[in-house]
Amino acid sequence: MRKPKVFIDGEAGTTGLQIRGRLLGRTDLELLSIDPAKRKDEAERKRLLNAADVAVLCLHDDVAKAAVGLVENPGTRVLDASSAHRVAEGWVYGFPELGPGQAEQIRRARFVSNPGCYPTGAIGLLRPLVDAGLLPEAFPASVQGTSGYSGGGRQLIEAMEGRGEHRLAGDYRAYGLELTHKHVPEMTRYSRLARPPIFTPAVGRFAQGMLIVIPVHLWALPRPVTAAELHAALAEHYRAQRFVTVMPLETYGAHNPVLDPQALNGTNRMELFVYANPEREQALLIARFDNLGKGASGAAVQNLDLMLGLEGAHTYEYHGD
Ligand SMILES: NC(=O)C1=CN([C@@H]2O[C@H](COP(=O)(O)OP(=O)(O)OC[C@H]3O[C@@H](n4cnc5c(N)ncnc54)[C@H](OP(=O)(O)O)[C@@H]3O)[C@@H](O)[C@H]2O)C=CC1
Ligand SMILES: CC(=O)N[C@@H](CCC(=O)OP(=O)(O)O)C(=O)O
Repeated sequence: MRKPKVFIDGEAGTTGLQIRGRLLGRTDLELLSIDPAKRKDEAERKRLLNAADVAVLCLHDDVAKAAVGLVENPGTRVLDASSAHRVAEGWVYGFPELGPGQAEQIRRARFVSNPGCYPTGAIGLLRPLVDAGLLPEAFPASVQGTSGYSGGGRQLIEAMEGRGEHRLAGDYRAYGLELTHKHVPEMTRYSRLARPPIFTPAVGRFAQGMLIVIPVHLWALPRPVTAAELHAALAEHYRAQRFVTVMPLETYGAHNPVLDPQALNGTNRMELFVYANPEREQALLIARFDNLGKGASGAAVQNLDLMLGLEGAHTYEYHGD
C-alpha cells in the first residue's frame, strides 16, 4: 500500500525538529526531507510542498502564509503550526478535543491550523464550561500563562542559553502587557467568549513546560455555581479523551499543592486542575502541559494522524531525534 508523504517545511526549527523527532521510526508514512543546504530555497520547498499528501508548516506567520501560496497540487493538504490561519476562513481549528465533531472535521479538512500553546490550555479549560452554561459567554476571563522559553523559538532559545553579552538578563519576564498578544483572537473565538480575555503571558528560564491559570470569582457569576460543578463538567467533557486528564478536585485546606510546569515535558498530555476555596467562593482553573508537546508538536502529529487516518496507538511522545 502507498504510504502517505509528509513534508515538514521548517523542519530545522524548534517545532519542526520536535515533529520530526516524533515521526522518526514511523513506518506508516514517508517523511520527505529537504536538503539542509536548500531549506530556504523557494523552488525546492515548492517542489516538496506539492509532492506531499500533508505539508506541515513550522514557519513564522509571514513565511507560512507565503508557503500556502506555493501549494498548487489540489491533493496536498496543509497543517499550519503558525498563528497565521487560526481564525481564518476555510481553516479547521486543530484541537480535536474542542467538542463533538471536531476530530471528524480535522479528518476531512484540507487546511488545518494547529492551536497556539497558550490557547490550548485556555480553550481547554473555558470552552466546556461555557458550553455547559456554567460560565456565561460574557464571562470576563483573565488568562495567566507561564511558558518555558522554547515557546519563543530559536531566537529566544539562543537569547536564554547564550553567553556573555548575548545572554538575556533575568530569569523571568512578564510580557504581552500591551494586551494585544496574537493568541487572544483564537482564545476568544474557540472559548466562545463574547469579549477577549485579559491575557498575561510570562516566560521563565526553563526550556519547556507551561501552566495556564484562570481565576473564577464564583460569587460574581450570574447564577450560583460551585467549583465541584465546574470540575464535574470538565471531567464529563474529557471522559473519553486520551490526552487530556481532569485531575481530582482540590479543596482549600486539604494540603498545600504546588504545580511544576515541566512535569509533562516530552508528552502530548494535558492535565486540568480545579482548585477551590468554598468559604471565599473562589476557584482556580489550571492547565499543565508541554508547550512543545500538546502545545505544538505533539498536537501537530495528533492532527496529522487524524488527517491521514493513521490514529491508533501512537502516544506522540518525544524521544529525541
Ligand atoms: N515554539 C513553540 O512552542 C511554538 C511555536 N509555534 C509556531 O510554530 C512556528 C515555528 O516556530 P518555531 O519552530 O518556534 O520557530 P523557529 O524560529 O525555531 O523555527 C522556524 C524555522 O523556520 C526557518 N525559516 C525561516 N525562514 C524560512 C524560509 N523562508 N523558508 C524555510 N524556512 C525558513 C527558520 O530558519 P532560521 O532559524 O535559519 O531563520 C527556522 O528553522 C511559528 O509560527 C510559531 O509561532 C506554535 C506553537 C508553539
Ligand atoms: C514564550 C513565547 O514567546 N511564546 C510565544 C508563543 C508560542 C506559540 O504558541 O507560538 P504561536 O504563536 O505560533 O502559537 C509568544 O508569546 O509569542
